[in-house]
Amino acid sequence: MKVFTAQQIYNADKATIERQQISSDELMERAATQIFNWMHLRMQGAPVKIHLFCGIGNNGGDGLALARQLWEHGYNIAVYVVKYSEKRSKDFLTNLDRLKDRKIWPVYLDADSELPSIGPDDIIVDAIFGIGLNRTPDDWVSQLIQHLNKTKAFILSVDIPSGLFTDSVPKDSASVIQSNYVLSFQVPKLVFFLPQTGIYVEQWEVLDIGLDTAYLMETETEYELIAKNEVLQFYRPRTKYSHKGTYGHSLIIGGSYGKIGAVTLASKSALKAGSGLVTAYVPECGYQIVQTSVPEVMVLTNGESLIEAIDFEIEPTVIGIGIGMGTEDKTVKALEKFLKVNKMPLVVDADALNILSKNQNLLQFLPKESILTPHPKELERLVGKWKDDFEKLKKVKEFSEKQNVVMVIKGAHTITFFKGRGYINTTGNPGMATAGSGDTLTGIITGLVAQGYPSLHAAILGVYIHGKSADLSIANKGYQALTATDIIESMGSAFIDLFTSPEKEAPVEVETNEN
Ligand SMILES: NC(=O)C1=CN([C@@H]2O[C@H](COP(=O)(O)OP(=O)(O)OC[C@H]3O[C@@H](n4cnc5c(N)ncnc54)[C@H](OP(=O)(O)O)[C@@H]3O)[C@@H](O)[C@H]2O)[C@@H](O)CC1
Ligand SMILES: [K+]
Repeated sequence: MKVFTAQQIYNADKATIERQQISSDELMERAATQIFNWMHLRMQGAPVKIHLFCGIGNNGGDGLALARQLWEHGYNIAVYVVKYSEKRSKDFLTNLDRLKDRKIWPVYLDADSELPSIGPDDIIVDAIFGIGLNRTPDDWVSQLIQHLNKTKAFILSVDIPSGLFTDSVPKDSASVIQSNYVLSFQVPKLVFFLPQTGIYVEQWEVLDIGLDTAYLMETETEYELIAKNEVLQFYRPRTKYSHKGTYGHSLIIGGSYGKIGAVTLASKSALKAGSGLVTAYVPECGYQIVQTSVPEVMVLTNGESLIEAIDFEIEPTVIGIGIGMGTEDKTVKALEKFLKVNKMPLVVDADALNILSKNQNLLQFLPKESILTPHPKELERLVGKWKDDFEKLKKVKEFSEKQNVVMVIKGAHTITFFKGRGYINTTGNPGMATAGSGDTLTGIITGLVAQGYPSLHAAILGVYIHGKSADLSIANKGYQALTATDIIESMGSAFIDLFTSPEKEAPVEVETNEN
């Protein structure tokens, strides 16, 4: 699913009005009707008090049109107009008149108004600001927002939590609605998925308001949301007359004394992702460990307790490198020498990333379209500090384009970057913030490249399967007890799930963790 910018949404709005020959008021009515249907289906006429807080623009207009529909169906409503500006949008005014025609009199709120009282079991509809927010709300509006956040009432936001910008991080976190549920028109917004802004969105769902399909299909977006339908488009089925050679040979290089487990996890993951053959390249202290714990994996060794040289005679299809490898001088030199001669595609993680960060002259030796999988600290070492999530995205994008590599930015919503586009993952959960989770991902991606997936597809599918495996595991493990081994064990179910259960239209829960 594409993620549009606010400007693109306004353009879609315009294209829809022109091509479908409808008025903007009709489009607003469609939007309000979708929200009404959503609420009515769940509430079935329940006499719960619904407080609708409406701004003076089109987001507020949506709120007023919704209020009218709720009223017409006998719901118990209270309407407030938050007068944060002297301007009024045309469609807001039309809908205000329609309320007055029905003798529904909103309460007008300004800087001098008392804060309305709201019961713990009431519902708040948040239609104060939409995607038109372009500056921090005034103090009194911010106080109103804080007041609403403090109530125990369920907050349903129209389109986007009020106070949340579409393209920047809020300067004042107190002036953003902490939404329980966001009903977003047609497309989700990028800010739902970033650590600093996703925290305002507990759950979200997209409502189809029939925006012009041609515009939506033709318009290129910088970001795309990755769910089952997206990964199925490039999934490569196995063929009957294939053999293990068809599915490539993954070489996993890493490990040091006390950190052989990382290689074990990655090797096993590569195997479970479908790699035909897997070889682990570890220091001698890891020989028996890997051989015993994953009998399917072959082992090559170098050095006693750490890797001192990277030199082998096999011909792998792809190399996953860096996990548990350490950053001792001898290993740094080994990596440097190896990078200067290597031509194989690489999946670079952990200590290999740390070594690259300290020796940025080595970046030039990364084969093009290599995949880098940094966690936030490793990323910071690689691209430098950022002031907020948006600057982080910009830096990653520039880095990925300059080095011609695929960047996998791990987080609650892992984002994969390549050639100027970001692919936002939707699987995974906070249980994944556990030791070895990253090693597992490196193994999965390596195993997919081995099978012939292009780098970008291997990264996107790998991240999806990694998260899906964890999602399937938590049913009987819970968040706390989930381990990397559980993730690996559920990989089979995650692949099967691609084909057994159709993609749900259900809401996607947005969680925040950095693993
Ligand atoms: N295509 C779609 O998806 C459809 C979208 N629809 C709905 O329209 C919504 C967007 O509506 P919108 O453009 O009228 O903007 P909205 O957010 O209501 O703000 C109103 C105005 O407030 C102002 N302003 C900004 N910040 C401010 C501040 N801090 N303090 C004070 N004032 C501030 C600013 O005006 P300014 O003062 O800058 O001139 C702004 O224009 C969208 O979210 C969705 O709900 C549907 O109706 C149908 C189809
Ligand atoms: K809103």
